[in-house]
Amino acid sequence: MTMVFLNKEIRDGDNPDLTEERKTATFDTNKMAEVIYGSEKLARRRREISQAVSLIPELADSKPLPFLSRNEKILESTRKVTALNEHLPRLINMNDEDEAWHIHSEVIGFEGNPLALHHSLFIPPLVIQGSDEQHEKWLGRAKRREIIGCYAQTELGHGSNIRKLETTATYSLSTQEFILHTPTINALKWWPGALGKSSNHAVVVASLIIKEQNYGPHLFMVQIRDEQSHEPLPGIAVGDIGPKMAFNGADNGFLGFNNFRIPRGNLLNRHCNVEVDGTYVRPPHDKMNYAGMIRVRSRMAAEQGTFMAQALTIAVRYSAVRRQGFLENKSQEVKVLDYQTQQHRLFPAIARSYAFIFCGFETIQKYETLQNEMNSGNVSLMADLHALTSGIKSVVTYQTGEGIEQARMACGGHGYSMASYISEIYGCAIGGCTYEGENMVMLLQLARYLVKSVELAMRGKPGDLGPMVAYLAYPDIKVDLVTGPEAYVKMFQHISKRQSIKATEKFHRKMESGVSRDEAWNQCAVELTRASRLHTRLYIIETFIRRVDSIEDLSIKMVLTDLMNLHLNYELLDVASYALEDGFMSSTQMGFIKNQLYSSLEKIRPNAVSLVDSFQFSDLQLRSNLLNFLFQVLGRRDGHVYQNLFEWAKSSPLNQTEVLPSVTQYLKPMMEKAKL
Ligand SMILES: CCCCCCCC/C=C\CCCCCCCCCCCCCC(=O)SCCNC(=O)CCNC(=O)[C@H](O)C(C)(C)COP(=O)(O)OP(=O)(O)OC[C@H]1O[C@@H](n2cnc3c(N)ncnc32)[C@H](O)[C@@H]1OP(=O)(O)O
Ligand SMILES: Cc1cc2nc3c(=O)[nH]c(=O)nc-3n(C[C@H](O)[C@H](O)[C@H](O)COP(=O)(O)OP(=O)(O)OC[C@H]3O[C@@H](n4cnc5c(N)ncnc54)[C@H](O)[C@@H]3O)c2cc1C
Repeated sequence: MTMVFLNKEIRDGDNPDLTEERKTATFDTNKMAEVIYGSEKLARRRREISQAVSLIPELADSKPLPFLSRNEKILESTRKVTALNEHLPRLINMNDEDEAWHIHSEVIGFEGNPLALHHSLFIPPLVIQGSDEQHEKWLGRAKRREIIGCYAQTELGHGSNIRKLETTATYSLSTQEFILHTPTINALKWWPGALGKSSNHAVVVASLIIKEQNYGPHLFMVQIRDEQSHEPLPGIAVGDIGPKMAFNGADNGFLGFNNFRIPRGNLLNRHCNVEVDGTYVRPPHDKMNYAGMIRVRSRMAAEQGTFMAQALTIAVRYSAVRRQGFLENKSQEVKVLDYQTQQHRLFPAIARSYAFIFCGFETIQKYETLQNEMNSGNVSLMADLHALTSGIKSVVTYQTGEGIEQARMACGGHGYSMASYISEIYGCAIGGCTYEGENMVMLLQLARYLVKSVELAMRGKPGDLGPMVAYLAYPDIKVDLVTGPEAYVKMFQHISKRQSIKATEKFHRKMESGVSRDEAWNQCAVELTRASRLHTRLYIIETFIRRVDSIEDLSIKMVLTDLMNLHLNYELLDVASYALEDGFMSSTQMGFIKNQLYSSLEKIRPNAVSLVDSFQFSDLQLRSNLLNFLFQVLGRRDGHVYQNLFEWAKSSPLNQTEVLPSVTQYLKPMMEKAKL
């Protein structure tokens, strides 16, 4: 029987400890889901899609994934994604990217699949950089999945510094073709997802050479495998790069060209071109060819916030059913979620998940505005969004890694088991610190922007500062934190501004002392990355406040205000030394922040389970129902952890036989020998 209490689903048969948690919530989880996912429609569609998927057996895992070999994982992810392909048009609106992401996450999980990059990195650059004619030629085929593609930019020797990519595309005037070539081993493309064994096309990034002049990285559509036999085309060497920390259901690959020819029309030429006679037509922005990377980075805050939310759903539910130790009542052990240390481990991370998702929606919208502007030839927004997304991708990936690792440790020993599945989520999320621009490199990109902005402010031109950095010119007026969120923002602005100015001044002093610009930059790099992190954290705080301000439902607004206050106090405490250093914050204020933080933990405690329930991850999505061969045991919605952990252990392939060959071949002879 199911009883609906404030629209929170209370089910008979669930672990009573979890049921009790769901009853204490002060808000409606369906309403919260609408806030998280931005609309009633999307939140509802997600539930409908999850429900529909759960009724199609072939979309479920056929075996517990952690027990599979790499080949089996790739076979399984490919089976599921192709089975899904058959059902997609019936289950989702094919033009709705959010629905598509949701259903793929339900069916595929975290381990990657041969079509993930097709949709996130092959089709988008084709859309952004391809002309109408090129869309006509490839886009429909790609969308129908007649061809499978990937994005091949990184090389064995270069990833961060794309200006130094060694793969060349030399224009041949006589044949009007580009000749793709890999001059050295270092120039092999290395890492692209789905390249190794699955793709038959790639968007390849290569240095464009015309009449011996290098025009830098450009994007080319390249067919790499025969469409019938799937064999590599002559002149192409391609394969898998081996097992990785995660994403082992995907085939990240290498790719080399031996003077491989493609037609002139394969340069993606919406914004730039090479004419028949070799004349180069410049794009409207120098870095136009990097626009696809801004797109991916703009989506990372929401994506990473979701990864962290998944790990936290597991850890918080488990913490509500795990009883160990005593507080006042010595007749019953307490839920570990009642320990302040456990709350301090998990609740700030819940707040960050919400913050990242809210911030993510804003950056996705900003990217959409940029894309529309770019289509009409206006590239003026590119620099700002490049700087912003460079910082956001770096901060959220790092903090998501921290949050997921805390979630794992919060589950004690069982967190270390693959039965928690948290290590797989961690491996998947933490890749984000590296892919789409290594974090330090991207923080230094934002730092360039901050230094230029500080220089403008110093030159007395605050009017030239964009809205994102206007605070760099604000006067320092002390604030009273008791007055609320705005005061926290002002305190953070002071901290961020001061660090940006300090780093810029240090950089200037180095140069004045005769050190070259590049060397001076390097000698200030740690301080510069600190400035970038602070600026980004301030931005995330501001988006959180904006989102909470916009909410009308009172019960939702109240609990989100608690979460936001926790976030404000946690973030400020974390960077307080910057403000204590110059006396902008007093030790009394520091004490106030700590007390506010502890009181926020107490306020959130009764809503903790419902705050993670509100993400509405299905058991399928979290891989947490052993009956369907799913296996993540700790975060099951029904909370029945222990009996399912035992089932999990019993299902281990090692337990399918009592005596293993390792014993008969090695241990037994050793023991026998010892007896002699
Ligand atoms: C039916 C639909 C189905 C949908 C199916 C969905 C499937 C979903 C399935 C499952 C869900 C599971 C979820 C799984 C999610 C995880 C997926 C994993 C995906 C992994 C993808 C990874 C992809 C990659 O990594 S691709 C490679 C990325 N590489 C990089 O990012 C390289 C980083 N380097 C650079 O970007 C550049 O080198 C640089 C920016 C660091 C430097 O470039 P440069 O040298 O050319 O420039 P300068 O430093 O000299 O700067 C000069 C100047 O330019 C400005 N600049 C630089 N970049 C930009 C820019 N992009 N835009 C604007 N301006 C830019 C810079 O600021 C400088 O300006 P100044 O004014 O200061 O001069
Ligand atoms: C899971 C995963 C999926 C990927 N998928 C794809 C894909 O689909 N397509 C694709 O093309 N690529 C892909 N990549 C590659 C990825 O984009 C690169 O690995 C990434 O851009 C980092 O570049 P790198 O490996 O050259 O690191 P490096 O630049 O060699 O970094 C090594 C160290 O050097 C430091 N460093 C480098 N330059 C600087 C600098 N200027 N200043 C200060 N420090 C510096 C870095 O901070 C880092 O600590 C993927 C990578 C991963 C992990």
